[in-house]
Amino acid sequence: MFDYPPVLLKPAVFHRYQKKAAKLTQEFNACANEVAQESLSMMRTVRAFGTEHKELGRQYFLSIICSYVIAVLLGGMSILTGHVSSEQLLTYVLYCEWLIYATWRVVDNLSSLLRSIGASEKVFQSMDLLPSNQFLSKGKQCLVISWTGGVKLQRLMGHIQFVNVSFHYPSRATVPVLDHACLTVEANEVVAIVGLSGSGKSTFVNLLLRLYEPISGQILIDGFPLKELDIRWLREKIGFVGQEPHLFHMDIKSNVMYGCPRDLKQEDVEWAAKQAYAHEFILSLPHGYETLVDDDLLSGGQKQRIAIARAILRDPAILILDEATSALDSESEHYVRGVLHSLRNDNETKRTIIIIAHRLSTIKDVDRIVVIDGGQIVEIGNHRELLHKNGLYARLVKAQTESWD
Ligand SMILES: Nc1ncnc2c1ncn2[C@@H]1O[C@H](COP(=O)(O)OP(=O)(O)OP(=O)(O)O)[C@@H](O)[C@H]1O
Repeated sequence: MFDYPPVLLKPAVFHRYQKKAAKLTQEFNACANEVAQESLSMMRTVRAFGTEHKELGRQYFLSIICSYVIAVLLGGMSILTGHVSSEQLLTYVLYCEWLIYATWRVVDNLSSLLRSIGASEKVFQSMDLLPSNQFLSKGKQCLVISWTGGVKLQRLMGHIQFVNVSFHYPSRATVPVLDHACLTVEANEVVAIVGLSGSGKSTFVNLLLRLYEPISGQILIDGFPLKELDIRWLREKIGFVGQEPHLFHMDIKSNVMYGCPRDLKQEDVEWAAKQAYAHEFILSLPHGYETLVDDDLLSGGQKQRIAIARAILRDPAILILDEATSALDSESEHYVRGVLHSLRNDNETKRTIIIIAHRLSTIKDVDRIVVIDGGQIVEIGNHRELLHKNGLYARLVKAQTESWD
């Protein structure tokens, strides 16, 4: 803090202001933190659903409107004070529009150009192949090399492998988060990842969504290195419900349809909402599916169920629920267990599911439970096997059961 300036203020007054300043700084920091968390959650949703382009378009539209409003306000004041004529203001606004549009096109084309340069190596490789080789055959899979150079599989089965994966976050290079982690998840298997807070559970998901690259080791999807797959295509095949699902300021229907690449009808949206046990409460809202989502409209559990409906609607080969049940009340948790159960047992909707849950009661019935401690996998097995082993999982279950009693 500042030193006491003897001439300007009395000590008591100075200390009162000093305290106020400290309090204001604290409040500002808390507010900035909240905004940062919210933006992070939104960015994660946008990246996981591959809708960066659409969001950029919306921001572009917003910035044009803002600049019009500012130009008209300032220009109007200048006309009133006689600094400019109305013709000059009109010309200025038209030039501004032209300039913003031209800048946007340049930036947009530049980013496409940079992406193309990055991908050109693989494009040239694929140009060297004979036409029939561009549909490579590996095992029973048929591959297509997309224009960005990434590989698209004909069908994603949902087999996941982490081979000796080590990782630390770029901002904390000295703190290892995953240490030579090895894990295989079979196609259509339901696997839960559990562990103490900060043990590295969400990091597995971040790496699987390719939000970060491993420092060493490899992640394979259906036997193909993750970094060789077309990431946009892959994210379309992965349904993701994050810790704090982000809902956009638009109606419920658009929120459920968000990022879904195929054409959808109202029946499809309702089907997904029913699967996620969200249909009933949506109908009870003032305008049903057309109700606009704002901050106070929905509880944490209701937001989760809309996010689950959004994920199910994409019919993903891999469904990731990151602590999807942590914000749910017991009743909603019961519904989500029902969703998991039906997705798992219905041959039509079977898929690989990875669930990270703090409430261990939710994941009792999954095929396998992976226990992580300090970035290392310390136990793998089903609920009964792990209880019998009497290790970390058994201790976590015991601690939770005691706290529920
Ligand atoms: N973006 C980030 N930058 C730097 N460090 C991070 C970041 N995200 C997580 N960490 C750190 O990495 C470690 C593992 O975090 P992770 O979120 O994977 O744990 P977790 O088991 O999912 O925790 P929780 O159950 O509390 O969500 C923690 O020490 C955490 O502080």
